[in-house]
Amino acid sequence: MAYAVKEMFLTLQGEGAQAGRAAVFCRFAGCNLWSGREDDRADAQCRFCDTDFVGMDGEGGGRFADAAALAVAIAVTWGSAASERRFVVFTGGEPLLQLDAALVDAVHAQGFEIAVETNGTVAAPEGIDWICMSPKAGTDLKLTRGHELKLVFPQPGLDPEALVWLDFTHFFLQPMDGPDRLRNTEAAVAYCLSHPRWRLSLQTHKMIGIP
Ligand SMILES: C[S@@+](CC[C@H](N)C(=O)[O-])C[C@H]1O[C@@H](n2cnc3c(N)ncnc32)[C@H](O)[C@@H]1O
Ligand SMILES: Nc1nc2[nH]cc(C(=O)O)c2c(=O)[nH]1
Ligand code: SF4
Ligand SMILES: [Mg+2]
Repeated sequence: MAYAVKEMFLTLQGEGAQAGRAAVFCRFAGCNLWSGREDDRADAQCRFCDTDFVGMDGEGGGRFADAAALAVAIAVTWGSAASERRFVVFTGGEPLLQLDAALVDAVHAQGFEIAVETNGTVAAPEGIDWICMSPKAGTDLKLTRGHELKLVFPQPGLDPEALVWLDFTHFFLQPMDGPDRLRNTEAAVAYCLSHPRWRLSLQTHKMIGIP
């Protein structure tokens, strides 16, 4: 199968339990909860997205003919300086629309640990090493287990307590970025103080100006 990639770059994971860790970010094009067009945002199932995932025109983006070709490009993006702790984060858009068993195997064969950032509405192939699910209000979850659940907060219609039955190791609240980011951050702090199962996830890459 071919893969449509918006962009690919080496950076530090900015969010959640793996924050601060070097990773290749492979951002797939396309999402099932929003077209990515601003004209459609108000009617989309997910309306607060902070990401451009349309097309294949970003740094390191393009169409990759098969899993081996994309896995090699990920290894080249990681570079030769460090062979240890190779780590790739598949994101998007919605990565589980494209990430399949063939790509999981090809990227493992290049020596990478694999993480995914998903909205949870699409089933995952076997073998992903780290699943970060970020549920969206009003959607049906296909994933009920993983490593971290990272809820963008607050989301009208999605109470964090409705999610704590899910089988995840870590539970994070990430303040919704946008015009109300400061107020949302205060609300997330207050929620974590009164509900200690939940930890605060900040988008640290935005603070320090890295991708
Ligand atoms: C752009 S999404 C791509 C992966 C997947 N579609 C998802 O939603 O999890 C990557 C992460 O950014 C989060 N995110 C998107 N827009 C955000 C915003 N305005 N503020 C804070 N986090 C946001 C998502 O919830 C998700 O955890
Ligand atoms: N540095 C950095 N960390 C991230 N963690 C999740 C991201 C995403 O857009 O999926 C992201 C991102 O875009 N950049
Ligand atoms: S599900 Fe993820 S990629 Fe899709 S619109 Fe929402 S935040 Fe953006
Ligand atoms: Mg991002």
